[in-house]
Amino acid sequence: MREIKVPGKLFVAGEYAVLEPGYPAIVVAVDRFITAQVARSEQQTLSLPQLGLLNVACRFERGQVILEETDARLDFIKNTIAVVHQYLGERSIETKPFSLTVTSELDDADSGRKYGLGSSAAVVVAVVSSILTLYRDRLPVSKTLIFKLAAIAHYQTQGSGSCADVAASTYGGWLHYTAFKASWLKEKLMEQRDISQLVEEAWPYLQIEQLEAPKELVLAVGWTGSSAKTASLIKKIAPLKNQNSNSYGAFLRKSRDAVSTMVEGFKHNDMELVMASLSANRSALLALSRETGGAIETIHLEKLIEIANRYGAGKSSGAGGGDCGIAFTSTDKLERLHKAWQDAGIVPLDILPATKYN
Ligand SMILES: Nc1ncnc2c1ncn2[C@@H]1O[C@H](COP(=O)(O)OP(=O)(O)O)[C@@H](O)[C@H]1O
Ligand SMILES: C[C@@](O)(CCOP(=O)(O)OP(=O)(O)O)CC(=O)O
Repeated sequence: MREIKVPGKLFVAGEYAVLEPGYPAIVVAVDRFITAQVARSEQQTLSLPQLGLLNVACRFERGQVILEETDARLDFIKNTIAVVHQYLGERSIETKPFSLTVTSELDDADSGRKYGLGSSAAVVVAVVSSILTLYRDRLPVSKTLIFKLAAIAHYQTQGSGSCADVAASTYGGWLHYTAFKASWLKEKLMEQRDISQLVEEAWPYLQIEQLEAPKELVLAVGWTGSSAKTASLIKKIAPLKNQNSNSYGAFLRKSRDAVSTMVEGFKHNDMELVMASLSANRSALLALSRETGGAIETIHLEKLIEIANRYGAGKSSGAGGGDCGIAFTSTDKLERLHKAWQDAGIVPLDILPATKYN
């Protein structure tokens, strides 16, 4: 039996803008993990015990993965297995039957509610990585291969998304990420080209750079206690984008500038620049949020940020609308920040960047 642990993620900067080709984001992997256990087994089964799905029989028919359960929560895993097996088939590698168990520490342990730490992306990366371990003797496995197979499976299943979360779960640490052109991947997949060829190609715009955070930088994470639906938030933003409004263009530019400044701050260990850029990105997102009646920065997130700004700088993380907000602060201020969040009904989460794991 082999066990693979894959970290969840938090968006640090560049949300929404990263959905446009060429616009960067910063994401960080966090020390909450999805675990995949894979073993060779003649009885091919999938188990997601926390979701009440145990020993779901899995078989392959003419390149299709057939599961005995039709639960939608299995879709990401089913499509991921299909992508990896298609890739192996194209490489003339005979596939082996296996059983797979997936567990998660990305949601609230008591209520099971989601924090928004990128479950689906981490699950997809864990499934790709764990299946590929079965072929270690025949196949060199790079992070790029894992990322591209996982991105194909994730994008195909969700039909949208920047895959910044997939990158964070694959590479770990802090990442400066620019997404591939989604319409390009969509076309390639519709042409039904070889996946093995697709992963060898350069993907337009895709850039993944690992960053090192300033040593004194402390990332604090607060949970609003409510969950958000990313897809419906993206739909609320879509009209602004489709009208090609000046405000949307201004948002994109401000977001890009804030991310570039943050990258500079990271590279020069400049805390002031890093703090200022987080606030600049918050302002850009706040303006976008106001145009949609506060869809991104909810009242809870606003409170979280106002408090964070007293001890450093804060912003929403990811799509907003609930889930988590983040703060950049320093060790001496962390306890006071947590206390102030708690007093205001924000749950401080004990989460650290995941730079080293496995
Ligand atoms: N405890 C779990 N065990 C196995 N898979 C899980 C678990 N929690 C979530 N998943 C996977 O992640 C998907 C949900 O992801 P989603 O709610 O979209 O989170 P996110 O928006 O953070 O990616 C589920 O459909 C399932 O495939
Ligand atoms: C809007 C976005 O840029 C960020 C959404 O980030 P979230 O972290 O909120 O997403 P989930 O993992 O689905 O909860 C969309 C994207 O980049 O895919």
